[in-house]
Amino acid sequence: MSTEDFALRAVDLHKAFGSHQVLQGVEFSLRQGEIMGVIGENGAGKTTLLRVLSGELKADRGSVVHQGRLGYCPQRIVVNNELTVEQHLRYFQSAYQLSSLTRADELVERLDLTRYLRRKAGVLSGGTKQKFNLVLALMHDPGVVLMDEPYQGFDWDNYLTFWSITRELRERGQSVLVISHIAHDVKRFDRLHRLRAGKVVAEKTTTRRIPTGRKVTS
Ligand SMILES: Nc1ncnc2c1ncn2[C@@H]1O[C@H](COP(=O)(O)OP(=O)(O)OP(=O)(O)O)[C@@H](O)[C@H]1O
Repeated sequence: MSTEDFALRAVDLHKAFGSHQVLQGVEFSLRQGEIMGVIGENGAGKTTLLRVLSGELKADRGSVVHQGRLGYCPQRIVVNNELTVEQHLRYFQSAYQLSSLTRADELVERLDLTRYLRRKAGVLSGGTKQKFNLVLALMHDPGVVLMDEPYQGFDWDNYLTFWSITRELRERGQSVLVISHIAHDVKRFDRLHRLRAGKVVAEKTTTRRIPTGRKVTS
């Protein structure tokens, strides 16, 4: 695979907490414009993997290479409970150095968050907070999006909206990595991998045709 073919590549990632070896040689590539799932049992190390991929946590060994900006949707949203949704958007606009909030506004509308703009983040329900988390991860149009259990707490309509937005990201050439403890709707992923015994292994082969007519297989 040439460097143009992948959006993110993990090479020989190792991470331990004390004597507990969590990642033990994780290797995989996320391709341009694909939706990849990584599943694994509770405690398998999925969140640790995502934290390492995002740069939040330093690996003991190995490297992560990615092209373009990263978007990171952590399992637990990090917000200031005293600031409103709107204030957070302005804060992130400045952090991401965005000239406008056009994409954020679009996502707020799609996820039906407009009525919460003036509410403090601390009073949002779990599902609403999760939707807000998604907006914060996507508002700067990242090339690679890392999501940790992104649809946890979503009702059915929001779950469908989540997948519709994710498919659109793929159409725009953005790459998405979703981690989850269970594989909901495996057909929605282009490829599915499992984190087991500290390594990422292919779980299931799926095939799809991408717009160029090129066939992508695992
Ligand atoms: N900061 C930390 N310090 C010590 N141990 C940790 C730390 N973070 C994670 N661990 C341990 O590493 C292992 C993997 O945890 P991790 O949260 O990555 O698993 P997970 O697959 O995301 O689990 P779940 O599906 O339950 O969310 C667990 O045994 C956990 O207790």
